[in-house]
Amino acid sequence: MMLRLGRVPAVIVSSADAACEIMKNQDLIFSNRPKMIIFDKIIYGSKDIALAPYGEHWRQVRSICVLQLLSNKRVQSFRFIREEETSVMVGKIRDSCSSSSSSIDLSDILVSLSNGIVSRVSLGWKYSGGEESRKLELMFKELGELSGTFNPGDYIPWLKWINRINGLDARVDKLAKCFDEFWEGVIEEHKNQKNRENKVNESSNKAGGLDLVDILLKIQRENMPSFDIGTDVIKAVIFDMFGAGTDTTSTALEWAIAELLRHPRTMEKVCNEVRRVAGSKLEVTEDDLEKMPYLKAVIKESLRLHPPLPLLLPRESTQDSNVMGYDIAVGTRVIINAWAIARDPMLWENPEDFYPERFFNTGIDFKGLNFEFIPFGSGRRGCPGILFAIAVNELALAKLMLNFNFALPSGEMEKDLDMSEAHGTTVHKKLPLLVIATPH
Ligand code: HEM
Repeated sequence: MMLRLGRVPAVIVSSADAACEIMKNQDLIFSNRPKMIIFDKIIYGSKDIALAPYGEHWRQVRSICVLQLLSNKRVQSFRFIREEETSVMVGKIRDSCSSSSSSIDLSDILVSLSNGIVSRVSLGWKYSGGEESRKLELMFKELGELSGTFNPGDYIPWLKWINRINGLDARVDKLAKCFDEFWEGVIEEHKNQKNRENKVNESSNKAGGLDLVDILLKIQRENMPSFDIGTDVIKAVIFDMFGAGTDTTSTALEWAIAELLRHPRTMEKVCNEVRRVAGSKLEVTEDDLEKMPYLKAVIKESLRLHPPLPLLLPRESTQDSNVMGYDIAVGTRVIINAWAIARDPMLWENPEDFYPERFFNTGIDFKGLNFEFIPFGSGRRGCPGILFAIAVNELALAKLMLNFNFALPSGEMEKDLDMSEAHGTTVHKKLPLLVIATPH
């Protein structure tokens, strides 16, 4: 579908074939990102990875993050952090079960889990549970709300003034300042080794090696001629790890558990699989996950119905092109509707049903090669955090299924569970997921 959003020509892509044309066959032409005023102010003029224009800066920062944080080898090396943090999550739920028989807010617990893991690997210690972590969570919450606000200046530049009148500019400036102070504090702590050692010992014990901030500071000190890494770049890249990595991961888990609550037979099947594999050990580790095909299919099926970024991230064409017979002018904004593609009845049988078994014997995966299923996007700008996110989600789901029986708060029927979606770039449940957890 072709549209004009103010002065910006736009194309909405809702078919797998067109997505393949854009993200594979003509990927280079469509690898730019449009400038978005709100994010641009908060992420230092888009000096991060996710919103950086296509080019040398983007290539450099993306490859540093992939190499140091998101490659298969690095993701494996963080295994002990995932195991510790998922155990903390289980402990937290057990404590709330024993202290009260009322429901718990599982959404909140999942946010803490993903924040805890991302902060330990990026910053070397955990921002979780304390005042600092609360502050960071609130800043990202405000950003989520702002990102769901229509900003006329993105589409009609001369209307930018409206944001001064309606208060949007003031909100964005205030938030940008809060984020900047926060990241400044993180960098200062890293420079001050003594402070840092205390903090690492307090809350992260074994994570004493170099974290992402250390690595970025080291690259800055080495002053590589090919890459000028200013402090703004360091802040923008850390921002991305939280902005792109935490909400998406916890949202994916939140939807998976909500679907399981609505489908008790599926919940029973996945619990049986996990408990059978755990056997007398009464524990699961990452080595066990390979023996859990049903759990993996549940995660896929949930990502199919509820991709956390249903419209991926917008792209922009850098030259005139033709896609499936349609002329697309340079500077066109391209929005890929991964949500609609994953529910296309021409591609999926009974697409609205939650049916994990559909992934058995198909080979369809989310790695960006099957364009009917692209929750992580595809091509050059595809998500570099797939391995990281899936490792967290599989282990967390397995531990939840092993340790608890979950039910809806009293009186609520499965079919009544509210599955409405909140506004924002990352689409989580509108209402928090409240559950009764009984230790198994
Ligand atoms: C379930 C969890 C996640 C989902 C569903 C998800 C989804 C996505 C999507 C759809 C994109 C845009 C892809 C495109 O334009 O083709 C993206 C980009 C990105 N993601 Fe993820 N993501 C997840 C987790 C993570 C994690 C854990 C990290 C890092 C810690 C991460 C880092 C990034 C970055 C840096 C980009 C920008 C890539 C670029 O523009 O070059 N993501 N993600």
